[in-house]
Amino acid sequence: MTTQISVVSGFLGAGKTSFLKKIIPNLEGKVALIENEFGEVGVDGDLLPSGFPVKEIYAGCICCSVVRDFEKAIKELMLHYHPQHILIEPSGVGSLSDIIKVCRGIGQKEDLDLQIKHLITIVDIAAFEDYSANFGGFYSDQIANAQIIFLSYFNQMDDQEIEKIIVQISTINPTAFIFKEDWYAHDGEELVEVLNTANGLAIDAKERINVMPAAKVFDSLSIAKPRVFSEGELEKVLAALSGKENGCILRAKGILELDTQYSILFNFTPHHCQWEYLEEDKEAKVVVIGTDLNKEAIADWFGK
Ligand SMILES: Nc1nc2c(ncn2[C@@H]2O[C@H](COP(=O)(O)OP(=O)(O)OP(=O)(O)O)[C@@H](O)[C@H]2O)c(=O)[nH]1
Repeated sequence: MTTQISVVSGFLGAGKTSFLKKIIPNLEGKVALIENEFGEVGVDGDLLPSGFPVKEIYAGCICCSVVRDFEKAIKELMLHYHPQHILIEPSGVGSLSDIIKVCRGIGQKEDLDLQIKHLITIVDIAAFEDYSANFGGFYSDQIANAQIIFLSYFNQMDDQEIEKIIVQISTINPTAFIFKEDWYAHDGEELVEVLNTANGLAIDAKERINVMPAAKVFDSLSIAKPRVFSEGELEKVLAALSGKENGCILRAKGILELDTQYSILFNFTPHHCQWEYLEEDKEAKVVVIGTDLNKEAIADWFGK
């Protein structure tokens, strides 16, 4: 049996995990997932449905600094679990062109029966102008190498703005299928149907556009045991994340315990910030990614 590899890429906070949570229960056959976090702790793994193997790879990108761990994870899953699908969520600053090359390379090197099925990129359209101007290489690489592109925060933009961004995305990648609807409002079964209609699109790893390794541009810090927050303190710390005095925070996410004893999940990017109660208690932890971070000051916001 050939194992089908699907990669769900996208810049920091674009909606990769949300997309996976929708499609995974609707895939036929055995599924395994490889989760890659640029930071030293993983939050996404705790939020995914259970019942299938998840390999979490931290502290770097599977396309470069932790490529060996990535190869080992694919090999172990294929040899010991024999999944029909391996889904891969690269870190938000990973290079899709390099991931395609690594997947092909491991198939040949280890003589594994694998095939790339879907290369998906999720684009937060509310952040498109900002990220293409400031992180063009990383951003364009993910768009240029996708077969299928889904647009996040679709319902927050007007039709004209959406059309303008679609034109720009098509300039970067003229052959990708762009799903011009609010995928976030669709259920998983419908999204899997969309993926199936896009079967057979060309896979063509372009040369990596950005030459800088992510570790030279982006910084991260992880807080393993953050303090307990009141709701007011939580609102304050989330507001502080968008300030620029301690560097540029591009992504922060975490699980925190409130003084009401409930666990919450927060998600921050410079364009969106929200928090929600979790149905069950989870281990509190925080990860922050950005550029020129004053790690001590940021750790103090969350520390004891
Ligand atoms: N309203 C709305 N929220 C979205 C959309 N896409 C993502 N989100 C929210 O954005 C936040 C981040 O989404 P994730 O799925 O964690 O993003 P990610 O790409 O996995 O994030 P990283 O792995 O940290 O880079 C979550 O709170 C999502 O619910 C969208 O299209 N509409």
